[in-house]
Amino acid sequence: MALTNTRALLTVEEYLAEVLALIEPFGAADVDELPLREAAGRTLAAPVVARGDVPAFANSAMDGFAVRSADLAPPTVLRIDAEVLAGSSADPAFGPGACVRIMTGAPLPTAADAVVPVEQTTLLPQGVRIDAPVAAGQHVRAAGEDVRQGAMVLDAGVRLGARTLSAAAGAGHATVRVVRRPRVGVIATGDELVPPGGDLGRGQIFESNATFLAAALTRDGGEATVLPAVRDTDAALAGALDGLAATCDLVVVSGGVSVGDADVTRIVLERAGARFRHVRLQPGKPQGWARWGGRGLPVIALPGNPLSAAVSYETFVAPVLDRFHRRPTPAWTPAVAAAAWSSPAGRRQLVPVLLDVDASGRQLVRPAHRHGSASHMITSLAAADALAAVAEDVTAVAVGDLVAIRRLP
Ligand SMILES: Nc1nc2c(c(=O)[nH]1)N[C@H]1C(S)=C(S)[C@@H](COP(=O)(O)OP(=O)(O)OC[C@H]3O[C@@H](n4cnc5c(N)ncnc54)[C@H](O)[C@@H]3O)O[C@H]1N2
Ligand code: MOO
Repeated sequence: MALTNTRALLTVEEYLAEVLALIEPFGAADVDELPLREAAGRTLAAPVVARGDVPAFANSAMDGFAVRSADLAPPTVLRIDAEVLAGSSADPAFGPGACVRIMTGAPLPTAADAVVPVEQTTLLPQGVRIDAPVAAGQHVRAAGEDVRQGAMVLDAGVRLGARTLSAAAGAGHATVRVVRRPRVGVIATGDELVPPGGDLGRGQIFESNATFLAAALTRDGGEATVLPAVRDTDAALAGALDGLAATCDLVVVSGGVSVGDADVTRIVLERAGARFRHVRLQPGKPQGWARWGGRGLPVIALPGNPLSAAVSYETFVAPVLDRFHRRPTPAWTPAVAAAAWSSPAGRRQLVPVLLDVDASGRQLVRPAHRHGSASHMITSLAAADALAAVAEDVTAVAVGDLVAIRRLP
């Protein structure tokens, strides 16, 4: 077969629009109801609303004494009529000249309207002396002051983690309704690939893209099925795709997308009507997508170079996972270059960078590896905190220039 070098040149946004159009967001049937402890990393399919007021009842913010503020003009000595601990359902009545000993989190007696911390009192044989002025409502946590019954605590599309799951628990829920995980097949292609842990012969390389893709897909709420790396033959790749077609929502292939004679991914998928593109992105220029088989299984093909595959995943596949889950893709934020580096003309460069903060709180970035965004580097991303984007028309980043960054999860 002759080398081909004509393919459409697209911007990052144009190509992203093409791959996003490959899938439909999941609907009402694609929902799992999970116990909170199994839901970390998943995306909410429906809003979580408070089952009741939070806090459910007015309670004390301090260990001390529940009082009626109107009765008090320090120094005042009050009789201690009762004690209420956290968890108590008691509501002791008390009148003028009396108070109730109370602990943090205990329900405020109906007769009280303020709490005096124990540090602002002195215990005497006949009761407790209030040593500081008392304002109505002080140290009282009002019912519903965090959130009212029926109010939304978490919106659909939220990615669940420690903060959000504890809010769901606090709002009275044992389970949450989450979007099911898209089933994603992973196929690495290449005759030169050796499973990690094996021994390399001349010309061979350890397979690492499938490990990246499986972990990133899991991180992003996918359920990865990783096939053993396939050899560079039409039959091997076609057979692998056929094997995944019945069960997967998406397949991600790495390698063989460029313009070489042996780029089997391109050759096999083109027969299935694939679109192979050059994207104004570095690393990650050659890209392709297709629909495979009778069910039209979406396939996204990434370049094989490890940094290219990883950057391509973050740029094109992670947003597809976000679309399945109906959740927003994280935004880019500004940062200031703390080092100078070069960038290719006409391509948006995505550089693995280290983050730092200067004395005035500005976010600083510098490349994580001396080879910057060179596509064969497997350690640069491992060391990085974020990706920095350098605009297509910029060829040199100078110290002090603004770049856009997105933190790596
Ligand atoms: N004549 C041209 N050659 C190339 C072009 C071009 O425009 N014209 N583009 C270059 C760019 S940019 C990239 S990126 C690569 C993409 O190539 P492929 O997607 O076809 O990838 P391979 O050739 O299969 O592999 C590239 C490189 O990555 C290693 N690799 C592949 N798979 C894995 C894996 N699973 N784990 C670890 N490493 C992997 C492979 O051994 C190669 O070294 O094309 C350029 N060429
Ligand atoms: O575009 Mo390639 O992905 O630079 O190595």
